Amino acid sequence: MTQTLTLRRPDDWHLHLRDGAVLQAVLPDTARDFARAIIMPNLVPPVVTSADAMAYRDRILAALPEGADFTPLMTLYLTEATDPADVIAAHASGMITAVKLYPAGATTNSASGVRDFDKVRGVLEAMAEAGVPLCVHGEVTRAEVDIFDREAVFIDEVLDPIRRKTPGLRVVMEHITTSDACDYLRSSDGSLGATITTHHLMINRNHILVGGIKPHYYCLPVAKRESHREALVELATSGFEQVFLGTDSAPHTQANKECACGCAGVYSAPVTMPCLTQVFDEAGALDRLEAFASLNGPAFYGMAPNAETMTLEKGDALDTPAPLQTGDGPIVVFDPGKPVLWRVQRD
Ligand SMILES: NC(=O)N[C@@H](CC(=O)O)C(=O)O
Ligand SMILES: [Zn+2]
Ligand SMILES: [Zn+2]
Repeated sequence: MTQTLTLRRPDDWHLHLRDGAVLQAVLPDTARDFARAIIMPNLVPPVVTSADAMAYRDRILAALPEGADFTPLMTLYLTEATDPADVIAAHASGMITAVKLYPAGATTNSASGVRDFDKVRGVLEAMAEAGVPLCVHGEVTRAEVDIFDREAVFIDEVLDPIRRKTPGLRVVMEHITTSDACDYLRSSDGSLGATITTHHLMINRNHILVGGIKPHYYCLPVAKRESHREALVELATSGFEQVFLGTDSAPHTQANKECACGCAGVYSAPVTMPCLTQVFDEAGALDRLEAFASLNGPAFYGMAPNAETMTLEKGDALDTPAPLQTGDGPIVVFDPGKPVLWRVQRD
Protein backbone atom coordinates (compact mmCIF):
# COMPACT_ATOMS: atom_id res chain seq x y z
CA MET A 1 0.00 0.00 0.00
CA THR A 2 1.23 3.49 -0.82
CA GLN A 3 2.30 5.51 2.18
CA THR A 4 0.52 8.87 2.27
CA LEU A 5 0.58 11.93 4.49
CA THR A 6 -2.26 14.44 4.73
CA LEU A 7 -1.80 17.85 6.28
CA ARG A 8 -3.53 21.19 6.19
CA ARG A 9 -2.64 23.15 3.09
CA PRO A 10 0.69 24.91 3.74
CA ASP A 11 1.67 28.58 3.49
CA ASP A 12 4.99 30.13 2.52
CA TRP A 13 6.10 32.86 4.93
CA HIS A 14 8.95 34.19 2.70
CA LEU A 15 8.60 34.25 -1.08
CA HIS A 16 10.00 36.21 -4.05
CA LEU A 17 7.64 36.45 -7.03
CA ARG A 18 9.45 39.25 -8.92
CA ASP A 19 7.44 41.04 -11.61
CA GLY A 20 6.54 40.93 -15.31
CA ALA A 21 7.39 37.79 -17.27
CA VAL A 22 9.03 36.05 -14.30
CA LEU A 23 6.02 36.71 -12.02
CA GLN A 24 3.77 35.25 -14.71
CA ALA A 25 5.89 32.10 -14.93
CA VAL A 26 6.65 31.41 -11.25
CA LEU A 27 3.31 32.27 -9.62
CA PRO A 28 1.52 29.03 -10.69
CA ASP A 29 4.26 26.95 -9.01
CA THR A 30 3.50 28.56 -5.65
CA ALA A 31 -0.28 28.86 -6.07
CA ARG A 32 -0.50 25.12 -6.81
CA ASP A 33 0.76 24.10 -3.35
CA PHE A 34 0.46 27.11 -1.04
CA ALA A 35 -2.65 28.97 0.09
CA ARG A 36 -0.87 32.14 1.17
CA ALA A 37 2.60 33.63 0.98
CA ILE A 38 4.43 36.61 2.40
CA ILE A 39 5.58 38.45 -0.71
CA MET A 40 9.03 40.02 -0.53
CA PRO A 41 9.21 43.68 -1.62
CA ASN A 42 12.73 43.72 -3.13
CA LEU A 43 11.69 44.68 -6.64
CA VAL A 44 13.60 47.28 -8.64
CA PRO A 45 12.52 49.86 -7.55
CA PRO A 46 11.37 48.40 -4.21
CA VAL A 47 7.83 48.30 -2.80
CA VAL A 48 8.14 51.13 -0.28
CA THR A 49 4.69 52.71 0.09
CA SER A 50 1.20 51.34 0.59
CA ALA A 51 0.38 52.55 -2.92
CA ASP A 52 3.31 50.49 -4.30
CA ALA A 53 2.07 47.44 -2.36
CA MET A 54 -1.47 47.83 -3.65
CA ALA A 55 -0.28 48.11 -7.25
CA TYR A 56 2.02 45.07 -6.86
CA ARG A 57 -0.77 43.02 -5.27
CA ASP A 58 -2.99 43.84 -8.24
CA ARG A 59 -0.29 42.66 -10.67
CA ILE A 60 0.05 39.39 -8.71
CA LEU A 61 -3.71 38.81 -8.67
CA ALA A 62 -3.87 39.52 -12.41
CA ALA A 63 -1.14 36.90 -13.04
CA LEU A 64 -2.93 34.15 -11.07
CA PRO A 65 -4.07 31.18 -13.13
CA GLU A 66 -7.85 30.77 -13.55
CA GLY A 67 -9.37 29.08 -10.50
CA ALA A 68 -6.24 29.35 -8.33
CA ASP A 69 -6.81 29.64 -4.58
CA PHE A 70 -3.94 31.85 -3.40
CA THR A 71 -3.67 35.00 -1.31
CA PRO A 72 -0.57 37.20 -1.50
CA LEU A 73 0.31 38.77 1.85
CA MET A 74 2.08 42.00 1.04
CA THR A 75 5.07 43.63 2.74
CA LEU A 76 6.70 47.05 2.65
CA TYR A 77 10.43 47.55 2.17
CA LEU A 78 11.73 49.57 5.13
CA THR A 79 13.90 52.55 4.20
CA GLU A 80 15.32 55.37 6.30
CA ALA A 81 12.55 57.55 4.79
CA THR A 82 9.60 55.24 5.57
CA ASP A 83 6.60 57.14 6.96
CA PRO A 84 5.28 55.42 10.12
CA ALA A 85 1.74 56.67 9.43
CA ASP A 86 1.70 55.02 5.98
CA VAL A 87 2.86 51.69 7.48
CA ILE A 88 0.30 51.73 10.27
CA ALA A 89 -2.59 52.67 7.95
CA ALA A 90 -1.58 50.02 5.39
CA HIS A 91 -1.51 47.37 8.12
CA ALA A 92 -4.79 48.49 9.69
CA SER A 93 -6.54 48.26 6.32
CA GLY A 94 -5.16 44.75 5.66
CA MET A 95 -3.14 45.92 2.64
CA ILE A 96 0.12 44.75 4.20
CA THR A 97 0.94 41.97 6.65
CA ALA A 98 4.52 42.90 7.61
CA VAL A 99 7.46 45.22 6.99
CA LYS A 100 10.79 43.95 5.67
CA LEU A 101 14.17 45.11 6.94
CA TYR A 102 17.16 44.71 4.60
CA PRO A 103 20.47 46.02 5.91
CA ALA A 104 21.75 48.06 2.95
CA GLY A 105 23.93 45.91 0.70
CA ALA A 106 23.17 42.60 2.45
CA THR A 107 21.49 40.76 -0.42
CA THR A 108 19.74 40.97 -3.82
CA ASN A 109 18.20 44.42 -4.39
CA SER A 110 18.95 45.72 -0.90
CA ALA A 111 20.65 48.98 -1.89
CA SER A 112 17.68 51.03 -0.60
CA GLY A 113 17.81 49.27 2.77
CA VAL A 114 18.78 50.58 6.18
CA ARG A 115 22.30 51.88 6.95
CA ASP A 116 21.67 53.63 10.25
CA PHE A 117 19.27 51.67 12.45
CA ASP A 118 18.63 54.72 14.64
CA LYS A 119 16.92 56.34 11.66
CA VAL A 120 14.13 53.73 11.68
CA ARG A 121 13.59 53.79 15.45
CA GLY A 122 10.35 55.81 15.14
CA VAL A 123 8.86 53.40 12.59
CA LEU A 124 9.80 50.38 14.70
CA GLU A 125 8.22 51.91 17.80
CA ALA A 126 5.00 52.64 15.91
CA MET A 127 5.02 49.06 14.56
CA ALA A 128 5.48 47.62 18.06
CA GLU A 129 2.53 49.62 19.31
CA ALA A 130 0.28 48.63 16.39
CA GLY A 131 1.43 44.98 16.30
CA VAL A 132 2.99 45.10 12.80
CA PRO A 133 5.57 42.31 12.42
CA LEU A 134 9.10 43.08 11.18
CA CYS A 135 10.69 40.49 8.88
CA VAL A 136 14.48 40.71 8.96
CA HIS A 137 17.28 39.69 6.61
CA GLY A 138 19.73 39.13 9.45
CA GLU A 139 23.25 39.67 8.21
CA VAL A 140 25.73 42.46 8.90
CA THR A 141 27.40 43.95 5.84
CA ARG A 142 30.71 45.27 7.17
CA ALA A 143 33.44 44.23 4.74
CA GLU A 144 35.68 42.88 7.49
CA VAL A 145 33.10 40.37 8.75
CA ASP A 146 33.49 36.92 7.18
CA ILE A 147 30.45 35.96 5.10
CA PHE A 148 29.97 32.77 7.15
CA ASP A 149 29.81 34.83 10.39
CA ARG A 150 27.47 37.57 9.25
CA GLU A 151 24.28 36.07 10.68
CA ALA A 152 25.69 35.37 14.14
CA VAL A 153 27.26 38.85 14.34
CA PHE A 154 23.96 40.44 13.27
CA ILE A 155 22.11 38.77 16.15
CA ASP A 156 24.55 40.20 18.71
CA GLU A 157 25.18 43.61 17.17
CA VAL A 158 21.83 44.53 15.61
CA LEU A 159 18.91 42.23 16.31
CA ASP A 160 19.21 41.81 20.05
CA PRO A 161 19.74 45.57 20.65
CA ILE A 162 16.73 46.42 18.44
CA ARG A 163 14.52 43.97 20.33
CA ARG A 164 15.69 45.30 23.71
CA LYS A 165 15.08 48.92 22.69
CA THR A 166 11.68 48.16 21.16
CA PRO A 167 9.80 45.95 23.61
CA GLY A 168 6.78 44.23 22.10
CA LEU A 169 8.06 44.44 18.50
CA ARG A 170 7.20 41.18 16.74
CA VAL A 171 10.19 40.06 14.69
CA VAL A 172 10.75 37.21 12.23
CA MET A 173 14.34 36.13 11.68
CA GLU A 174 14.14 35.19 8.02
CA HIS A 175 15.89 32.19 6.44
CA ILE A 176 18.04 31.29 9.46
CA THR A 177 21.16 29.27 8.67
CA THR A 178 23.10 28.83 11.92
CA SER A 179 22.87 27.03 15.25
CA ASP A 180 23.46 30.50 16.77
CA ALA A 181 20.11 31.65 15.34
CA CYS A 182 18.41 28.43 16.52
CA ASP A 183 19.73 29.00 20.06
CA TYR A 184 18.70 32.66 20.07
CA LEU A 185 15.19 31.75 18.91
CA ARG A 186 14.77 29.02 21.50
CA SER A 187 15.80 31.39 24.29
CA SER A 188 13.37 34.14 23.20
CA ASP A 189 9.77 34.84 24.09
CA GLY A 190 6.89 34.45 21.64
CA SER A 191 7.46 37.87 20.05
CA LEU A 192 10.32 36.31 18.04
CA GLY A 193 9.74 33.87 15.18
CA ALA A 194 12.00 32.41 12.51
CA THR A 195 11.64 30.92 9.07
CA ILE A 196 13.78 28.16 7.56
CA THR A 197 14.09 27.47 3.84
CA THR A 198 13.80 24.15 2.08
CA HIS A 199 17.34 24.28 0.75
CA HIS A 200 19.01 25.14 4.08
CA LEU A 201 17.50 21.94 5.48
CA MET A 202 19.11 19.92 2.64
CA ILE A 203 22.45 21.44 1.70
CA ASN A 204 25.58 22.62 3.46
CA ARG A 205 28.46 24.68 2.10
CA ASN A 206 30.17 21.63 0.61
CA HIS A 207 27.29 21.33 -1.84
CA ILE A 208 28.23 24.77 -3.16
CA LEU A 209 31.99 24.36 -3.31
CA VAL A 210 33.16 20.73 -3.51
CA GLY A 211 33.89 19.31 -6.96
CA GLY A 212 33.36 22.61 -8.76
CA ILE A 213 31.32 25.67 -7.96
CA LYS A 214 27.53 25.11 -8.07
CA PRO A 215 25.86 28.48 -8.60
CA HIS A 216 22.35 27.10 -8.19
CA TYR A 217 23.10 26.35 -4.52
CA TYR A 218 24.33 29.89 -3.88
CA CYS A 219 21.93 32.05 -1.89
CA LEU A 220 22.12 34.48 1.00
CA PRO A 221 22.60 33.85 3.80
CA VAL A 222 25.03 31.34 2.34
CA ALA A 223 24.64 27.72 3.51
CA LYS A 224 26.95 26.96 6.46
CA ARG A 225 28.80 23.83 7.64
CA GLU A 226 26.97 20.54 8.24
CA SER A 227 26.59 20.99 12.02
CA HIS A 228 24.49 24.09 11.36
CA ARG A 229 22.28 22.25 8.86
CA GLU A 230 21.76 19.56 11.48
CA ALA A 231 20.71 22.19 14.04
CA LEU A 232 18.20 23.60 11.54
CA VAL A 233 16.70 20.15 10.87
CA GLU A 234 16.47 19.49 14.59
CA LEU A 235 14.67 22.78 15.18
CA ALA A 236 12.31 22.51 12.18
CA THR A 237 11.32 18.94 13.02
CA SER A 238 10.97 19.60 16.76
CA GLY A 239 7.47 21.07 16.60
CA PHE A 240 8.76 24.25 18.32
CA GLU A 241 5.99 26.79 17.70
CA GLN A 242 8.11 29.83 16.86
CA VAL A 243 9.64 28.30 13.70
CA PHE A 244 7.90 27.87 10.35
CA LEU A 245 8.42 27.45 6.62
CA GLY A 246 9.63 30.36 4.53
CA THR A 247 10.94 28.91 1.28
CA ASP A 248 12.80 32.06 0.20
CA SER A 249 12.14 30.71 -3.28
CA ALA A 250 14.10 33.35 -5.20
CA PRO A 251 14.07 32.96 -8.99
CA HIS A 252 16.94 34.28 -11.09
CA THR A 253 17.42 33.33 -14.73
CA GLN A 254 19.98 30.66 -15.54
CA ALA A 255 22.03 33.33 -17.36
CA ASN A 256 22.13 35.50 -14.22
CA LYS A 257 23.16 32.52 -12.03
CA GLU A 258 25.76 30.95 -14.34
CA CYS A 259 28.14 33.84 -14.88
CA ALA A 260 31.20 35.52 -13.40
CA CYS A 261 29.16 37.31 -10.71
CA GLY A 262 26.14 35.08 -10.22
CA CYS A 263 23.03 36.23 -8.35
CA ALA A 264 22.12 34.84 -4.93
CA GLY A 265 18.88 32.88 -4.73
CA VAL A 266 17.47 29.36 -5.07
CA TYR A 267 14.24 28.62 -6.94
CA SER A 268 12.53 25.97 -4.84
CA ALA A 269 8.77 26.64 -5.04
CA PRO A 270 7.85 23.72 -7.33
CA VAL A 271 9.69 21.08 -5.27
CA THR A 272 9.46 22.40 -1.73
CA MET A 273 6.69 20.17 -0.39
CA PRO A 274 8.23 16.91 -1.72
CA CYS A 275 11.68 17.97 -0.47
CA LEU A 276 10.44 19.00 2.98
CA THR A 277 8.49 15.78 3.39
CA GLN A 278 11.66 13.89 2.51
CA VAL A 279 13.59 15.79 5.21
CA PHE A 280 10.92 15.17 7.85
CA ASP A 281 10.64 11.49 6.83
CA GLU A 282 14.40 10.98 7.21
CA ALA A 283 14.23 12.67 10.63
CA GLY A 284 11.39 10.35 11.71
CA ALA A 285 9.19 13.42 12.17
CA LEU A 286 6.46 13.20 9.53
CA ASP A 287 3.94 13.92 12.28
CA ARG A 288 5.56 17.35 12.81
CA LEU A 289 5.58 18.53 9.20
CA GLU A 290 2.12 20.05 9.54
CA ALA A 291 3.21 22.24 12.46
CA PHE A 292 6.19 23.57 10.50
CA ALA A 293 4.50 24.04 7.11
CA SER A 294 0.87 24.78 7.98
CA LEU A 295 0.23 25.69 11.64
CA ASN A 296 3.06 27.63 13.29
CA GLY A 297 3.21 30.39 10.67
CA PRO A 298 -0.47 31.36 10.82
CA ALA A 299 -0.33 31.19 14.62
CA PHE A 300 2.59 33.64 14.71
CA TYR A 301 0.82 36.03 12.35
CA GLY A 302 -2.49 35.71 14.22
CA MET A 303 -4.30 34.00 11.36
CA ALA A 304 -6.33 30.80 11.17
CA PRO A 305 -4.69 27.78 9.53
CA ASN A 306 -6.04 26.81 6.11
CA ALA A 307 -9.17 24.65 6.11
CA GLU A 308 -8.22 22.66 2.98
CA THR A 309 -5.72 19.79 3.02
CA MET A 310 -2.83 18.52 0.91
CA THR A 311 -1.88 14.85 0.54
CA LEU A 312 1.61 13.62 -0.28
CA GLU A 313 2.46 10.06 -1.32
CA LYS A 314 5.68 8.08 -1.20
CA GLY A 315 6.89 6.20 -4.26
CA ASP A 316 9.69 6.19 -6.82
CA ALA A 317 12.25 8.98 -6.74
CA LEU A 318 11.15 12.17 -8.48
CA ASP A 319 12.81 13.06 -11.76
CA THR A 320 15.11 16.08 -11.75
CA PRO A 321 12.73 18.93 -12.53
CA ALA A 322 13.12 20.62 -15.90
CA PRO A 323 14.00 24.33 -15.87
CA LEU A 324 11.01 26.67 -15.82
CA GLN A 325 10.72 28.55 -19.12
CA THR A 326 9.97 32.24 -18.73
CA GLY A 327 9.80 35.22 -21.06
CA ASP A 328 13.16 36.31 -19.62
CA GLY A 329 14.85 32.91 -20.10
CA PRO A 330 14.95 29.58 -18.22
CA ILE A 331 15.10 29.32 -14.42
CA VAL A 332 16.78 26.26 -12.91
CA VAL A 333 14.77 24.51 -10.17
CA PHE A 334 16.35 23.41 -6.87
CA ASP A 335 17.75 19.87 -7.07
CA PRO A 336 18.84 18.56 -3.65
CA GLY A 337 21.14 16.04 -5.34
CA LYS A 338 19.61 13.05 -3.55
CA PRO A 339 16.49 10.95 -4.06
CA VAL A 340 13.18 12.59 -3.13
CA LEU A 341 10.54 9.89 -2.74
CA TRP A 342 7.53 12.07 -1.94
CA ARG A 343 5.20 13.88 -4.31
CA VAL A 344 2.06 15.95 -3.94
CA GLN A 345 -1.11 14.13 -4.98
CA ARG A 346 -2.94 16.03 -7.72
CA ASP A 347 -6.56 15.29 -8.47
N1 LIG B 1 18.00 34.70 -0.64
C1 LIG B 1 18.67 35.13 -1.68
O1 LIG B 1 19.79 34.67 -1.91
N2 LIG B 1 18.18 36.05 -2.55
C2 LIG B 1 16.97 36.79 -2.40
C3 LIG B 1 17.08 37.91 -1.41
C4 LIG B 1 17.03 37.45 0.04
O2 LIG B 1 16.07 36.81 0.45
O3 LIG B 1 17.96 37.73 0.79
C5 LIG B 1 16.60 37.36 -3.77
O4 LIG B 1 15.78 38.29 -3.83
O5 LIG B 1 17.09 36.85 -4.76
ZN1 LIG C 1 17.13 37.67 2.65
ZN1 LIG D 1 14.36 36.13 0.35
